[in-house]
Amino acid sequence: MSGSIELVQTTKVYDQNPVVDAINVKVEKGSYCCLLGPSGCGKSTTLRMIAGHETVTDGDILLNDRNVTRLTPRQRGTAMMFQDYALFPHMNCLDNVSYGLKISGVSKADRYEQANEMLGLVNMVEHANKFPDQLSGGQQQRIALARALICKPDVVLLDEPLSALDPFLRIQMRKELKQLQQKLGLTFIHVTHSQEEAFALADQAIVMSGGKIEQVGSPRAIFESPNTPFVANFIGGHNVLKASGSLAFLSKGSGSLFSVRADHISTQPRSENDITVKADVIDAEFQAQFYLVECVLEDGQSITCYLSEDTFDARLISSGKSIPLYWSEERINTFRC
Ligand SMILES: Nc1ncnc2c1ncn2[C@@H]1O[C@H](COP(=O)(O)OP(=O)(O)OP(=O)(O)O)[C@@H](O)[C@H]1O
Repeated sequence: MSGSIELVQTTKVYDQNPVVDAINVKVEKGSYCCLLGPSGCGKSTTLRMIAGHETVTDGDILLNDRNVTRLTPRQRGTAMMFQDYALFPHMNCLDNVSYGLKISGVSKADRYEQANEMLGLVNMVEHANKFPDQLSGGQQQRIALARALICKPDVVLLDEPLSALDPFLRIQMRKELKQLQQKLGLTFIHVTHSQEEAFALADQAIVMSGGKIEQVGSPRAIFESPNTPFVANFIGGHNVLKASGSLAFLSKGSGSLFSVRADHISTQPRSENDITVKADVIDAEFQAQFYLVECVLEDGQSITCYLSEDTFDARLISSGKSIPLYWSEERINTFRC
């Protein structure tokens, strides 16, 4: 396995505006890494700098401990798969996939042999002679992936690869991406604004905001312990609360914030030491496996909890109703930054 990536103080400035601001992070070889964050946070710029499609204003990019900052995309050992797949419309699948070898001067027989092998890898052999407009979105994505893999990169860079697919296909294709990455043992760096997608795929997730890294870790570690109020809000399923009003006793200084997961809040105490607050129900949404219940605390703060169908029915939850909410103090997440 190869393909470790290290960003060292990596910076991109556009019009005096640092859109990627001196970030430092290491991606282990053979891992599936997701760059996650809201629109405009700098994730695509970061990916493009790794690919060599964007110059680096300051700092370095190391690939397998080799400084590649000033190398061209083809010299780096990375391959990029674009959001719209960027397939050549006038070429059939075989020619699309073998294109990278053609421009490297590989003979027709050799490049077709390797392209057929790649088509086999993505289960597209029988579509070799079709043109992109004869393929479904998922099939186009497989061809784009085969085309990215043909030059045997160490690192595969994917910019929102699933965003053009419908929700059902998106889930199927993300499984295929993960299986392929595991089978090949390559490093994948996948840009997404979807927390669900990143959590389903990533060994390592990097959460970005405003050109900076907010948190790096496994999806589970990030979900269990978000570093900042931004991360807690962005990944969802967390309440960011101020230690004020009936929660003032939890304050660790002025403006003290903490988070508690919506699925860790219940309407029944689990122990006599549980924190308890009075809440008024504002709204409830049926979410199939649970009800998402939005409430407001006495001091006006919003709080959301996930209640089971049974609890929802037993408590006769409805808008305007006052209910007690409980959670264990151990469930409180204190922000590190
Ligand atoms: N070529 C450019 N010139 C000037 N500003 C740019 C350029 N490319 C990107 N930006 C700005 O840099 C910031 C980061 O853009 P980037 O595309 O990296 O964000 P992103 O997180 O990938 O967003 P999205 O999910 O919308 O693609 C944005 O504010 C964007 O407007």
